[in-house]
Amino acid sequence: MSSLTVYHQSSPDVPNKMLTHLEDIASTLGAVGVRFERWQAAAKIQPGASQDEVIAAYRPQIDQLMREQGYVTVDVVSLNKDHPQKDELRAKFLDEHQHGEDEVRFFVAGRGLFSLHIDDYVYAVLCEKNDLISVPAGTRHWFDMGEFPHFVAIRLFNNPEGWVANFTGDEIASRFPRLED
Ligand SMILES: CSCCC(=O)/C(O)=C/O
Ligand SMILES: [Fe+2]
Ligand code: NI
Repeated sequence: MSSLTVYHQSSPDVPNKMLTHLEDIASTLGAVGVRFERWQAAAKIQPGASQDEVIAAYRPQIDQLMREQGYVTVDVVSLNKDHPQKDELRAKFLDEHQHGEDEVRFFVAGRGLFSLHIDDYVYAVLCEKNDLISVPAGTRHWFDMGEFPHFVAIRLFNNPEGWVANFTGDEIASRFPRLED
């Protein structure tokens, strides 16, 4: 079940609120400029599936997002627990960073935990299959796929160079809960 847990940045052990209803999650995130929607990921895709297979299965949804929002490139992160570089890939996203463009992710299988550091709060968003999240450019955040990753996310970019992360150097992420396996 997708969820949103909100913490004050100084209290990683004591959440201020935890939400599981889509409308509550979407409105709380919407109030801080983050788009969160439930789409239909109807095609059966297994974590570990190839990029070409995922893009072909979700071409209509990808085209809709590209048309509506002007995204120019797309790629896929598709991982399962047997991936030989799973630890390195997990580590790549675990520290707080920002991007110069919106972070748009459509989960078509499995799950992952985005933590967004906005003003004095941390919004921990457990994204699952069917969830579309768009985090505005410049938002401080990190992402945990867990020790045993199991997800497929389609990533859309408005920068032709694709994914560029600027790490903030803040160790805040190490104080907050990680994805529970
Ligand atoms: C959910 S896709 C992999 C994570 C990612 O692309 C990112 O930028 C995390 O912050
Ligand atoms: Fe990111
Ligand atoms: Ni699964």
